[in-house]
Amino acid sequence: MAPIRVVLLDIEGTVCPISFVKDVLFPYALEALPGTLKAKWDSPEFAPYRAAFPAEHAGSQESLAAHVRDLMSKDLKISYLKSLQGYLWETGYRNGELKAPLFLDVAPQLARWREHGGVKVMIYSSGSVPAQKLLFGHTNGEPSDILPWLSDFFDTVNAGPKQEKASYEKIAAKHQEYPIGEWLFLSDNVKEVEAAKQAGMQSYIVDRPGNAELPEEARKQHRVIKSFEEIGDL
Ligand SMILES: CSCCC(=O)C(=O)COP(=O)(O)O
Ligand SMILES: [Mg+2]
Repeated sequence: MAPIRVVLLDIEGTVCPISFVKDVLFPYALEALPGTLKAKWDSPEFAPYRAAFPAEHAGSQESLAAHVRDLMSKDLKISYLKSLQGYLWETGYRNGELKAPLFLDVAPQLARWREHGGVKVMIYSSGSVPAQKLLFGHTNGEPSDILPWLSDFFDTVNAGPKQEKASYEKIAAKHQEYPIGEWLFLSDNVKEVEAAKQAGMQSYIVDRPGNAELPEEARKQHRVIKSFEEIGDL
């Protein structure tokens, strides 16, 4: 195996619990939605979020809100929804109501990889890049803001769908100084891990408390870790 020089991280179910997204972030967004639509509907600031929605759902506040509720009830990872969610969470992160509960091994291991191994850490999540930056800028650790530790951010807009091999090729192509075999992608999602491996990255499944049970087949075919500490120094 080639040495690992870039660690590419998924977020939900990998660095923070799925319950933070489902039970904290989603309810916050749904609560903030009607007031935000009322206050910002015609504002230039809100225009790109509204314009990104399909026309049949963007005609009125009620129809956009109903569409958002429907998509979120199904946890659909559609780019225009993820982008709006980031916008809705911004106030909560900035006023201290939202803090991302990273698993305890995450920040110390990121610090070690960066300081001792010179390994680059990057993010690839279905959450929008602005939402990723809010999350890592407002964690419940010390320091709370670990954004300076992260070298780049990818989402379904700038990289593509997470279950497609081409998205991982595109990410690696942006940083050609690191051959694709020297990347390690960590995710809770088996199909994402398989796509990354097809592209030539190394990739492990991360099995965290609260994640869906892994099929036995996935355990046979992929390395499964419970904590970043299992990877150790790189
Ligand atoms: C960073 S935004 C919060 C998480 C989120 O909305 C999401 O869809 C995370 O999906 P992931 O690809 O990180 O599992
Ligand atoms: Mg995930």
